[in-house]
Amino acid sequence: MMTDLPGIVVTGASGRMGQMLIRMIGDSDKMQLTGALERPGHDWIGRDVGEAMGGAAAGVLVEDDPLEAFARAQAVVDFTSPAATVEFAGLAAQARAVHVIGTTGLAPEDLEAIKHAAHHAVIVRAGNMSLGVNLLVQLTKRVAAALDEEFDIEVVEAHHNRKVDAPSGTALMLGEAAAEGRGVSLEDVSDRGRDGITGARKKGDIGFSAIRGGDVVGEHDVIFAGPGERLVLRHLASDRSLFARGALRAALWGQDKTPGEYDMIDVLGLND
Ligand SMILES: NC(=O)c1ccc[n+]([C@@H]2O[C@H](COP(=O)([O-])OP(=O)(O)OC[C@H]3O[C@@H](n4cnc5c(N)ncnc54)[C@H](O)[C@@H]3O)[C@@H](O)[C@H]2O)c1
Ligand SMILES: O=C(O)C1=N[C@H](C(=O)O)CCC1
Repeated sequence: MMTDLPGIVVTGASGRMGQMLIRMIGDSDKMQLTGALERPGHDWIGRDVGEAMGGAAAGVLVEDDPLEAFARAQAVVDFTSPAATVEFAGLAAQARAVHVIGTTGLAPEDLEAIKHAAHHAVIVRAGNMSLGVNLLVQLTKRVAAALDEEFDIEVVEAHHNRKVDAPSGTALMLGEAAAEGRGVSLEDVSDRGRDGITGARKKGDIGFSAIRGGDVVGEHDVIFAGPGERLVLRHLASDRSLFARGALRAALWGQDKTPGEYDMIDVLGLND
């Protein structure tokens, strides 16, 4: 049954995050599910999304036409793939719906397209929607600003064996924060994928390592390794609901904002 509550479309409805979001919206008294999207050809298309998830009917059929679904909604919550997210950014802007982007692995040209779409609508994008990680971003920036290049910075992350991108979106957020704290550009100091005779570590570099295995939800360490001591800032996620909760909070937060690109630091009011 449709009510006056803000309508949310979930893209990637059958995905790990998609299903988590749909369950959480179903339990909420602040929003309603008005659309569930999957990629063309997916075997959930045309089925009730609640039933496809193995539960009670939700009264929303899974569809593959984004524009029609977005036109009926106040927000689009999107955890899919870079190509899909770029397409959705243009269409959500056309529909003037808030676009919450959790998708990671976005290339520089994808980010440009998203920036362009944000001229016309509110976009909230973050490689990690959890409160803890966004606090860790702030802490990382502060610690990096306080310590000089005698401290080598390494970001180490672990995720489940289905993850397709590396470094994780979170690792890149943490690397960006460390670079900002140091007053350098991450592009100039990023050191990824060491293998073979790499030579000694370059002073000032920010290193990234990725572990993939099992069902790890997401773990991140920022290591500051100095002479005689090592400082480790760590976040451990044990449940995807924390990402979904953050994304839905962002969808509501964005309703009265002016067009532009925002992040979870804005949503959570963590700006210093
Ligand atoms: N920002 C965060 O807090 C956060 C948290 C978890 C995951 N993620 C990111 O979200 C993304 C999805 O993660 P996941 O674990 O749910 O992946 P997943 O593979 O389980 O789900 C992705 C879903 O998107 C669907 N999809 C792909 N193209 C589509 C299209 N054109 N239209 C509609 N649906 C489409 C796929 O069919 C799939 O069901 C990844 O990039 C991941 O890194 C971000
Ligand atoms: O499961 C994933 O994929 C996750 N992706 C985000 C990232 O790339 O950092 C957030 C954690 C989970």
